[in-house]
Amino acid sequence: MKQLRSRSSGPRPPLALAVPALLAVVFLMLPLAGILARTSWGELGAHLTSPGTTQALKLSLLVSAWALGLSLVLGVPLAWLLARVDFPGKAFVRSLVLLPMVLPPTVGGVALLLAFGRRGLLGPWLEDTFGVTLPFHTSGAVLAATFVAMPFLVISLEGALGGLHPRYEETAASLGASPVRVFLTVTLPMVAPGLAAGAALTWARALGEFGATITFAGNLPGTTQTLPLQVYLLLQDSPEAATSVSLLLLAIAMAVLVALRGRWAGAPRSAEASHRTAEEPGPEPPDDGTPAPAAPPAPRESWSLHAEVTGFDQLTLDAEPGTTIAVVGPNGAGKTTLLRALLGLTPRAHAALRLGDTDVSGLPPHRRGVAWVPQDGALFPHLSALANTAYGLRAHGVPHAESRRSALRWLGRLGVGHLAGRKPAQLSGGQAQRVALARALAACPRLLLLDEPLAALDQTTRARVRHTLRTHLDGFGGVCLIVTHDPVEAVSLADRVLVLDEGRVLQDAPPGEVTRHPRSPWVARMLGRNAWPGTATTDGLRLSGGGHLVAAEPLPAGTDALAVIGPEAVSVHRGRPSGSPRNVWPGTVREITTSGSRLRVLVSSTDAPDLVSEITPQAAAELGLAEGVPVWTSVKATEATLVPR
Ligand SMILES: Nc1ncnc2c1ncn2[C@@H]1O[C@H](COP(=O)(O)OP(=O)(O)OP(=O)(O)O)[C@@H](O)[C@H]1O
Repeated sequence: MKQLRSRSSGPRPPLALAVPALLAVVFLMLPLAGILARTSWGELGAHLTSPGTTQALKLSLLVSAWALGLSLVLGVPLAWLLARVDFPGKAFVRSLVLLPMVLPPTVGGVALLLAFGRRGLLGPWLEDTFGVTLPFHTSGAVLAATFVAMPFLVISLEGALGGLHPRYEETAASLGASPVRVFLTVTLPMVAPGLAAGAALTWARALGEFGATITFAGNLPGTTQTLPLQVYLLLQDSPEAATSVSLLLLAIAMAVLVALRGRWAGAPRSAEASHRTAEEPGPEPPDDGTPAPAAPPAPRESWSLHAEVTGFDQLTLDAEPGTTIAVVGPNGAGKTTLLRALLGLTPRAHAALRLGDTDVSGLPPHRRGVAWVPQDGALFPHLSALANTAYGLRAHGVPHAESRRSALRWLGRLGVGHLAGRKPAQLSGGQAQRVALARALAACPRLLLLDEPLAALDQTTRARVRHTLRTHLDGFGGVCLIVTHDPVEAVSLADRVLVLDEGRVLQDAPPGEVTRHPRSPWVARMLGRNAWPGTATTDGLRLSGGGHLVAAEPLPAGTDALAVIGPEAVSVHRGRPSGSPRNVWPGTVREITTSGSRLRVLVSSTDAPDLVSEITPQAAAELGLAEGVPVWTSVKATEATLVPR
């Protein structure tokens, strides 16, 4: 009721639009009303069960079923090609697919005659080689129906494939599935609603086909006379019977459209999974990081990494087995491009890649042994957590039962064994991440790529999953690359932090080193530190934005450098401090935010760049700090570290 009220109380449509729209509805309704009004209901049964009509109905069902079958066999691969592959002449092929939809069907029939008729391009050859004569034969009616109906399948499926994010297919490939297996086990099930809609429309169109059939295949009772052709004949001899058969066709078409609207029209099911929230619908085990007691140890093999990347990203990366590298950098730095290059999935960068002793550079993605966990996990929504986890093993030829046992063990290790039977849509963000990780690890990769694995999770879940991740990465024998924007993630998970900017390596060092000596203002700020660029002087730094900083350990004068100041080293005062600090600036509090149990106070000044100070809430209260309050900031010379750039 509430919804009804709110709908009716919406803005009134302007008359200039409402009137023609109403006329359009009436225009579409009237012919249908005509059929309903003129149907002789008393004779309907007799008309529809007359021998001619039942024969035509059987033929129609046969022809439309064959047309649907042919459309599926030819149209599904064509739709996939149009949606997934860039090839020259694609626009032309797409127009070709659409052509039968806009071409007058009789013209289509003429065209078919000129191609497959007795004197057509292929007709004589078909007749000589296979003894097949298509015109005036049921197979001709099938051909005509396929010609006009297949576009509905191709267009509908191409649309569904376009709405399916390629990361599902790419993830399946990274788990070792060949392109055909990916198509059959991931692509097709995920676009099933679009495929079903396309198939239903195709079938309905084939059932109603008239013009091309009569032109190409003729109107032979029992051979090519389908229901629409029979309506045409009946119209001359028995208009009432024609109306009854028309009603039958109308009812079938309407039934298909009503069914489509309710069940199949709309986005592919993937959307469901990608909009998963961090809510916890099911119980969580108390300690996610604890391996299940019964789980046998993971197979321990080890693979080092050597990669030389060229293209947008230009870097060389070497890592010992078991190393976890956090890949950080500003937006557009090339982090995702690096991962995709290692997977062999982008033309924007190429990776010469050696994993252990094997050079995998020339191998397709599914044979590289590089597993990828995209940001949202990209669990296949039509498979249970268990089947998702077993996916890579099955792709590697492990028998069904064994792969499920192994998958169950991995889910147990990741603390989500009790959720094995659930579909991804029934998992929380944290649970899904763990299943995605279990799936990647179960495939025994030699290189593991995690793309912002914790980004979609709330703070509490994030801490728990980070702990789980740390535990399981410790047992992983390959190299793991984690793209992250989160400094805590970078510092707590990684053995090394790789800082990228514009596709180049800005810094590649252990987390402690990057924290102490960040090489760019971006990294320093990401790690929560103040970073001021400038040029070294004999006693400190001439700041790029104006002002001067005194540092206890200056660099050679003229060096392009970065001053790094921890926020805890910045003191805030209400009056000008008189003690030892060499660096003192007046300023105004611009923003106060919380950071754990402390407060971060952002102070802007005309004499120095913005400065963040971290103080206790008690100190802030004693100083009476609030936004807009004038203050003084000070930094000891010993607390300012100068880092060459
Ligand atoms: N398909 C593409 N075609 C053209 N340019 C692209 C394409 N994908 C990415 N780029 C560009 O390549 C550069 C690196 O992109 P990439 O996605 O690797 O950055 P990123 O570090 O992962 O960024 P973010 O943190 O925003 O995800 C950017 O300049 C981006 O605009």
